Amino acid sequence: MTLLLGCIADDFTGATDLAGMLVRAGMRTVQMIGVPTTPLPRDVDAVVIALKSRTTPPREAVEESLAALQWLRDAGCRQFYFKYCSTFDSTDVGNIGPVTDALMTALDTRFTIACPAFPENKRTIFKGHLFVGDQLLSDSGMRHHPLTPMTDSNLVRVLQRQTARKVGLIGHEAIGGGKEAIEKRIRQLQDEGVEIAIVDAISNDDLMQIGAACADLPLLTAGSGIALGLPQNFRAWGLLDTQSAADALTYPAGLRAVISGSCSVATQAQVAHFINAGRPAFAVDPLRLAAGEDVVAEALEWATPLLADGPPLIYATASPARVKAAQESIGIERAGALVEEALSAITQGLVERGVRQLVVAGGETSGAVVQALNVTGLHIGPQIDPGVPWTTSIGERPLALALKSGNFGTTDFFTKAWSMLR
Ligand SMILES: Nc1ncnc2c1ncn2[C@@H]1O[C@H](COP(=O)(O)OP(=O)(O)O)[C@@H](O)[C@H]1O
Ligand SMILES: O=C(O)[C@@H](O)C(=O)COP(=O)(O)O
Repeated sequence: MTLLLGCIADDFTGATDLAGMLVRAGMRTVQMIGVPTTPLPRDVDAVVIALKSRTTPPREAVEESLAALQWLRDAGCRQFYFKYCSTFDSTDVGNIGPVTDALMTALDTRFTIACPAFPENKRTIFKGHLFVGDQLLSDSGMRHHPLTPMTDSNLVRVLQRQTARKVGLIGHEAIGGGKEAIEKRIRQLQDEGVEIAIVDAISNDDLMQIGAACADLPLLTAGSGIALGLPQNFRAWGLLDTQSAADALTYPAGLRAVISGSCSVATQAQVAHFINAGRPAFAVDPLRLAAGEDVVAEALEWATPLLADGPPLIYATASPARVKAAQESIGIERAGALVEEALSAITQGLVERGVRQLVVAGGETSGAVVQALNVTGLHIGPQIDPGVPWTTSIGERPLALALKSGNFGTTDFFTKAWSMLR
C-alpha cells in the first residue's frame, strides 16, 4: 500500500468533510480519530487524522498537529494537508497561523497556500475576502459563533495577525490564467518574501487549477475544496488508479438518533424543521447543567420509549441571544464544555440502548461525542449533502455516523439523511 496524501484536520466534522471530498474524487480514504494507535485498514490512498484542535490553546494544537504529521510522515505520505474550516474559524491567537507555521518548519518548506474556499457550499474568496453566500464572512452568521466569532473578512489580514511569516495573495487574475499563471504568481510572491498565500477561488474549476499548480508543494492548508484538485496530480504521476467504488459502505442496522450542539444558522433551521415536522425533540439547557440538574438522565428517560418510532432529536442549539445569555452567566468555555459533556453522555446512553445510526451536528460536538464513544476511525461513504458523507466506525460494533458541520446541509437534513441507509 502506498499512502499518497496525509491530512490533519482541526475538527471532526471538518475531517469527515475532507475525507468525503477525497472519496468523491476517487481516493480510498479513512479518517482516524487522533493520532492512530491501531493499524490502518488495507488499500487506502489517503488518511485524514481528526484532531479537536480548532479552539484549544495554540501550544496544544501545535503539539498535536506535529505528532500527527510525524505519524503521517512515518506512514510514507507524499504530500500533507492541514484542513481547517471553510469559514476560517480561528481567533487572533490561532490556531490556523501557529499550526501552519509549525508544519512548515517541520517540513522545512518556505511556501504554502491558505485557501478555505468551498464553492459548492457557497464559500468563495475574491481579492482575499471570504464570502458566505452573498455576504461577507463578517456579515454572516459566523460573526456570532460561540467560540470563534469571525468579524473580519479580509483573510490576508486575519492570517497575518496569527503568524510572523509574511502573508500574501494569489488573486483571481492569476487563478483565471490557469496552472502556469498560478505557478508564476507563486514564484513572484516567493521573491517578495511571502511564505503563505491566501488564494482566491470562486468555482470548482478554480480549485482544479489551483490543485494542479500546487502539485509539488509539500504542504497545503485549506478547507476541503482544494482536495478536489489533488487526485488528478497523483493520477498524472501514475500513482492512483481510478476507483469506481471508493465510497462503498455497509451500514449497521439499529435504532436512530440526532444529536445537535451546533448553534450555526443552518443547524438552527434544521432543528426548527425537525420540530415543525412533528418529530420529538429534547432541549438541553446549559444553565440547568450549570445548576447541577441531572439533564442527562432526564433526556435518556425521555428518549428511550421514543427510539422505536424513529430518531428523536436531543439538542442544545440555541439563538445567538440565548447562547450569549448562557455564556455571560457561566462563561464561554464552561458553557461549551458542559453542553459537550452532556451531549456525549446522552449519546453513550443511547448507544447502550441500541442506537447504531447517528447524525451529530457541530464540529466540537462531534469531537466530544465520537471520543466518548471510543471510535478510533471511520470508513467514508457517499455524501448526503456537500461536505457531509455517511461514515461507519472502524471496529467490532460499528456505528453509522453522519458528522454534520454546523453550516452544512439542507434544511431537511435531519429527516432526509436516513433514506440513504436503506
Ligand atoms: N445553548 C448553548 N449555549 C452555549 N454554548 C452552546 C450552546 N449550545 C451549544 N453550545 C456550544 O457551542 C459550541 C458549538 O460548536 P460546534 O459544535 O463546533 O458547532 P458548529 O459546527 O456549528 O461550529 C460547542 O462547544 C457547544 O457545546
Ligand atoms: O470546512 C468546513 O466548513 C467544515 O468542514 C468545517 O470544518 C465546519 O466546522 P463546524 O462548523 O465547526 O462543524
